Amino acid sequence: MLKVGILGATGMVGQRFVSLLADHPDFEIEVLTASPRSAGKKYEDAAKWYLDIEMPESVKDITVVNTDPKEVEDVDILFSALPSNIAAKVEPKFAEKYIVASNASAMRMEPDVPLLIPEVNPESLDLIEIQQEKRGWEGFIVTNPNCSTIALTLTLKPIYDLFDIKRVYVATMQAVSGAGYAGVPSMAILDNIIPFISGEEEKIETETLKILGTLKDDSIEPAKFKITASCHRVPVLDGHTEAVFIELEENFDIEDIKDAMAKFKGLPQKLNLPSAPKKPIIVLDDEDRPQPRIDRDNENGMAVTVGRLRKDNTIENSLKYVLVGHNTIRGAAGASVLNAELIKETIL
Ligand SMILES: NC(=O)C1=CN([C@@H]2O[C@H](COP(=O)(O)OP(=O)(O)OC[C@H]3O[C@@H](n4cnc5c(N)ncnc54)[C@H](OP(=O)(O)O)[C@@H]3O)[C@@H](O)[C@H]2O)C=CC1
Ligand SMILES: N[C@@H](CC(=O)OP(=O)(O)O)C(=O)O
Repeated sequence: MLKVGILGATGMVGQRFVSLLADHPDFEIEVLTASPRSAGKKYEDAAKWYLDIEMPESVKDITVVNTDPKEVEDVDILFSALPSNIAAKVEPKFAEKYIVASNASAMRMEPDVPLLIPEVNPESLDLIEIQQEKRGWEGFIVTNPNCSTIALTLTLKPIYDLFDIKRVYVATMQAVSGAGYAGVPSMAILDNIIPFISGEEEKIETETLKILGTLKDDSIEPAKFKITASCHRVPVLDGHTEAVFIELEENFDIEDIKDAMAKFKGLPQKLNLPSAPKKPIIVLDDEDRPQPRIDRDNENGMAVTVGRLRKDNTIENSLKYVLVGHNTIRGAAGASVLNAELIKETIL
């Protein structure tokens, strides 16, 4: 068993980490950190529990500490669910000594930091040695992508393996949990759609190309296709939906793409990692699926569900589909846990 801590354990993503790690076969929760508002309290008193599954008994009596390397010791891996501005300051300090598996956006686009989806770009872990050498750290930081980016890129990978992509257009319909508990007021979102999520479009447009890029010397050369995103907040609790439009460089058979998506597997499936979904991409034929309420929990929230996959006969060499991914599991805490499982299996 490896000893782990959760940074920002009282927040929405922190609670997902707690629930995924409490009964994990390889990881044991030792440390929970939060802001000075929560430090010194028992976890059950510090965290206003948001999830619809019970708070695990094993964490209730753990005393929350400040998110400060001086207050953390004797752990192997730290999972970070900190706000990005705090993560930018403290994650590098923790990485001097510890492995940090971060869900925050602060370090994702640093050239020497892996932006990892284990099924898509496990080779990005080669950056760790470069990172440690350059920064003089004993530990290191590995990040998972933005929630919308993870779901999109998982579905692009089997297509990109077969064909040259020319352009991707994506319109997202994102759940309110992505903005945190107090992120969107109920008066703003009920009976409504908000057509703006700060920074989200830029993250999708840059992170996707880094993930599908190529490791050259000591950094990643981004993939070369064009990608443009439009992001929208919708009154759904969990589960981001995305309408994806892809133009390829050549003609294709839609059945080949469907087959490649449905059969897609990566290293986590080969290694049988504890959180790996058996099928990372589930392809449905029903004309009215996927739907967030029905499909977000597929494979314990770790699979992306694709439907309405069809050729787009209005534009040459084009296809379109709709996907649903669980934003706080596959898109956040579950993604970091899978990253750490891969690190344990291949590096430690
Ligand atoms: N990839 C993805 O899809 C998603 C990513 N995220 C990202 O995950 C991170 C966490 O989001 P979320 O859980 O919604 O945020 P919350 O606001 O719910 O939680 C933030 C956590 O950080 C702690 N914290 C806040 N301020 C400080 C501080 N000054 N010093 C130390 N700790 C602090 C809070 O502690 P306290 O309770 O004491 O205030 C809490 O534990 C963010 O970076 C967010 O962008 C979020 C959702 C989805
Ligand atoms: N912006 C995402 C959640 C999020 O916090 O993303 P990121 O991890 O890239 O900051 C959403 O609103 O649904």
